[in-house]
Amino acid sequence: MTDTHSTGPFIAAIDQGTTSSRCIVFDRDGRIVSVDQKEHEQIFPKPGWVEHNATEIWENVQEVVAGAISKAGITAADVKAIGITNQRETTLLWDKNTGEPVHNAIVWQDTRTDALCRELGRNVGQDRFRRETGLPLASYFAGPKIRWLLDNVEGLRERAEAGEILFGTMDSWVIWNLTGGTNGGVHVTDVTNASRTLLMNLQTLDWDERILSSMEIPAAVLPEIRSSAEVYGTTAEGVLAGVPVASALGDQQAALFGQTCFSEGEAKSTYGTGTFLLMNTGGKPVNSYNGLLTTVGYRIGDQKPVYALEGSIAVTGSLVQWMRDQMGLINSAAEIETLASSVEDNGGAYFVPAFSGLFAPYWRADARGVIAGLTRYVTKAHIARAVLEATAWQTREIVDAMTKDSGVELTALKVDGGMTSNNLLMQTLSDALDAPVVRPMVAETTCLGAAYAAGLAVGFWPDTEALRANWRRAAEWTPRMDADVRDREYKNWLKAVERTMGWIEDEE
Ligand SMILES: Nc1ncnc2c1ncn2[C@@H]1O[C@H](COP(=O)(O)OP(=O)(O)O)[C@@H](O)[C@H]1O
Ligand SMILES: O=P(O)(O)OC[C@H](O)CO
Repeated sequence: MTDTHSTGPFIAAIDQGTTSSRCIVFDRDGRIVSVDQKEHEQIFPKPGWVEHNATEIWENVQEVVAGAISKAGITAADVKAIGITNQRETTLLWDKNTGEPVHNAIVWQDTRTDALCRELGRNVGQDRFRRETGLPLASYFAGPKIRWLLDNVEGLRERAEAGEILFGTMDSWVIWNLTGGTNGGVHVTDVTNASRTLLMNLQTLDWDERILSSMEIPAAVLPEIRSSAEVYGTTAEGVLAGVPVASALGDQQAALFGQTCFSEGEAKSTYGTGTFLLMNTGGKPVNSYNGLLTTVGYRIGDQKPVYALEGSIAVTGSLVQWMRDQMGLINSAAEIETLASSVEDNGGAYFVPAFSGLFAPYWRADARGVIAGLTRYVTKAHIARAVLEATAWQTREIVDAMTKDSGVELTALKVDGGMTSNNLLMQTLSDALDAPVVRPMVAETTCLGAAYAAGLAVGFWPDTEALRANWRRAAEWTPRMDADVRDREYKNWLKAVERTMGWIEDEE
């Protein structure tokens, strides 16, 4: 049902995420009018491999769009634009003539290209393309995944070189299908998604020919790189036929936008499957010397791009899922708070969830998870506490790196994502950071950011200042921990992190 105060017109946003696709309809005040969501299958063909069926995802996207529009009780005529946001780096190649994927999408968490990345960095190191792209050579990014597909799907390289194959992250896949697919679909991506491929030059905002040639990726497969807020095309069919498709942003950049972090030094952290802390660094890319990523924050139409520093943590909410699904220590994600609250502290245990290596600030593919400090005293409640603390200390490490790289001291952290409903975690986070943690009224900041960008593109909102007025605080946590306890705990955490390194030998 439409919110009784919302009379329209509206903006719709599609969030094609790692575990689900959702569509949210927003009104002019940035309030949620309706939501529809559907999960898709997680495919694990081998340890470390993670895939998605892109056809299933496109079907789900169409379903949730229809669902959200129907729940809002509106029609295409009420929707001024549609915005897209997506799980980043997840890589798909499909046949331009049939619209069929040539392989499952390879998901951002997939580590099959670890050896390839080592090979590409051999003699030069993992920072081989950092100056151009802002990224270390890691299996996380799209470029090595494209190369793996071209090398491993029979006949694919020849078809790609002949111009029959298209590459896209999920934004490109959704936009191409929305705008007609084999019947004139537009093959585009936005600068934020392109900045996660290891193939885009951060200065020119175009594909880097030298890197393409080093990675042996034919330019013919690549989409055109466009801004994050402009009309790419028109929805070809379905309930939103005729509605302009007017934004695309990687989900973490969309959350930065939805949290209205429009000024240099403003930062947000999103707590979902993984955690991603982004700080707006203004009109110039800031090089990281402390293990962060330099990335594009957003670009509105033909305005100058805004850059960001990012700290990416691979495992946070997924550790809570692991406690539930693999360990059976809790029945629901929310139960971790009850269990952890039943004890005063971690009982001396520290849990470093380096399940697929460590992302920022270490970028160590050879690390694996450890629980350090175990004694007979430790109970499952202490472990639950260590699980929550892992998210807090990992964030602290990112914030420290960010302060060193940017020179900006964090005064408060805006948070969002599924894990922020955990009060104990939010308090622990504030304690670990020694800074306030604030959560906005609209927790769906990812979709909101995509809606904002689409709305700006079609003049639904006049400018970013108008969007700032929509941001309202829902909750705030302030530090309560003594400084000496914080220092001791952080030191123990760092000691536990050291013990994860070097577990995987090169030949494995
Ligand atoms: N109360 C909670 N305490 C801790 N973790 C939680 C809680 N509720 C949800 N989560 C975790 O948050 C994640 C879901 O958040 P969400 O923002 O929907 O993630 P994503 O967008 O990555 O799918 C899951 O990994 C889940 O384990
Ligand atoms: O879909 P999410 O929320 O897990 O986000 C995934 C990130 O974009 C990966 O870089």
